[in-house]
Amino acid sequence: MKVHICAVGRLRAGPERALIDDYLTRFDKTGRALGLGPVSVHEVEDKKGGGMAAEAVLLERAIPKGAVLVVMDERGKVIPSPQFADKLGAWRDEGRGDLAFVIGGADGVDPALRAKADFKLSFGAMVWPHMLARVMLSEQLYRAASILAGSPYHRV
Ligand SMILES: C[S@@+](CC[C@H](N)C(=O)[O-])C[C@H]1O[C@@H](n2cnc3c(N)ncnc32)[C@H](O)[C@@H]1O
Repeated sequence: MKVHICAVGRLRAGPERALIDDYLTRFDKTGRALGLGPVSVHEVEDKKGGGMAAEAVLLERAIPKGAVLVVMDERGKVIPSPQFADKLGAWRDEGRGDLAFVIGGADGVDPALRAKADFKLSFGAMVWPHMLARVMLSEQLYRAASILAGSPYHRV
């Protein structure tokens, strides 16, 4: 199952970018034997200041047809990492070819796009900057693959 991170904003070289690249490379390596990945990042930017609605149009273009859609949202569901791993495994086993995570910009994700989500995932009630949400999601993807692979990265 291919994994897509569809995110508003372009991330320049820097510590967040380095962390994301590292975790996603590790996810790809660990996920290969599990039928997970590769992961690709689709960055969208609306330069005309059209806000959430314009960003949603660009995000929808980046989401493959038929993909499981997970919207990252502080109002979504908080789940433990092993449960997140189980969800990845279950979506893979359903035979869905693509899994897309959406991360919004400063105003969040347009409600119409949010309403289409198969699942809304939260990292807690606090709002994080979008680039940190990207780092955290990348790490959780690697952690989930490690859990499914039975590797000792995740310890409770
Ligand atoms: C700066 S936040 C935007 C928050 C905005 N107040 C809103 O109404 O959604 C940018 C993006 O980061 C992600 N994000 C931020 N905090 C999050 C959290 N606690 N859990 C999940 N995703 C989060 C969401 O995708 C959000 O759209």
